[in-house]
Amino acid sequence: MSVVLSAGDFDFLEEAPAKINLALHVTGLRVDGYHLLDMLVTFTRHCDRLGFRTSEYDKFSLSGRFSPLLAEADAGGNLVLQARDLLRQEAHAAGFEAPPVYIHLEKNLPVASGIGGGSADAAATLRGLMRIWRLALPSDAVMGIALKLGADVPMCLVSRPLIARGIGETIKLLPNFPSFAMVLGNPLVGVSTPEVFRRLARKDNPPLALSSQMPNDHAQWIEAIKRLRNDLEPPARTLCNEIATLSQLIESQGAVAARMSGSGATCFGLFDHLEQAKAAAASLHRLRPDWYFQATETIRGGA
Ligand SMILES: C[C@](O)(CO)[C@H](O)COP(=O)(O)OP(=O)(O)OC[C@H]1O[C@@H](n2ccc(N)nc2=O)[C@H](O)[C@@H]1O
Ligand SMILES: Nc1ncnc2c1ncn2[C@@H]1O[C@H](COP(=O)(O)OP(=O)(O)OP(=O)(O)O)[C@@H](O)[C@H]1O
Repeated sequence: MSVVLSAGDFDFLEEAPAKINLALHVTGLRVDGYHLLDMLVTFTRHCDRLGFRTSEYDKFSLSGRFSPLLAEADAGGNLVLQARDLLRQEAHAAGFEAPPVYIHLEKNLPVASGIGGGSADAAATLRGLMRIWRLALPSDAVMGIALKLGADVPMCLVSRPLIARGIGETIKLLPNFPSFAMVLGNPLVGVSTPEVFRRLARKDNPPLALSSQMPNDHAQWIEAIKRLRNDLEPPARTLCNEIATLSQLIESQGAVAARMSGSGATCFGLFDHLEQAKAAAASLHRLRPDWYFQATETIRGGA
């Protein structure tokens, strides 16, 4: 079913912003095989959107550019429904009702692309259902539910600039973090997150070197970001040749910095102004009409 998401049709709307790993340092390995990370993360205004409405029975529908990729897959595997089912289970255990609900997902973010679209949808589902079900769960309980759904879901629950450590569960907000004009690019080739981690040459790289002298304005943050890394970029490039070309193309449009996000293949470029990012996205689209390019701004830090 194709539904256009409009506010009047739903009780609540939630945005699911893309997660951008401005830097990702792999600093160690946990005993369970998960890698310890040090990440500088922000979120974009360009987002998936979700609508929530009370209903006689549970219902789910999809629209948006990338919805066909998910509609083909088993709907029960969708992170939105996994989040709904897990939250309902926890709500019942805490003595709350969690009645049937209709959820619509407008899927605007590319899938399996390193910008945590599925995690953002799961987090937005938790936020939306807590509103519609009027759930008053302690915030650490909600964070625990989020972490069960995926390493990126706690960060996406916050959706504000932050530093994350551990596997993403230790979060420090950056209230003064600036907004950046940004171009997102993706060659529309999915990259397997576990395979990228498997191909890492070293798992004990230096952490983010930020805490001693935290940058305090836009220009200082750009300089700091340029000095940081994404340790997953070299192994991802061995899996997906297009990442190197994509990164060069974004840089050639005048980006002040360009890097891969997460486990790839999405790369971002930072620009001084939104108009420059929009012009860059338009010319990148002319160069590679078969790839995905999107100009956007990132969300400013807030208390
Ligand atoms: C790379 C990041 O995108 C950075 O934000 C995330 O850490 C990945 O988060 P995610 O996609 O939610 O990943 P998960 O679904 O939790 O993990 C997928 C797989 O990636 C590997 N994995 C993931 C995260 C991590 N810190 N170490 C890992 O080794 C594991 O093999 C895991 O089974
Ligand atoms: N709502 C959803 N949106 C996107 N992917 C979903 C969703 N539900 C389930 N998935 C599945 O989850 C997997 C990861 O999707 P996602 O888009 O979150 O990856 P990602 O951007 O690489 O995430 P990360 O940056 O956390 O590694 C895909 O293989 C996809 O089939």
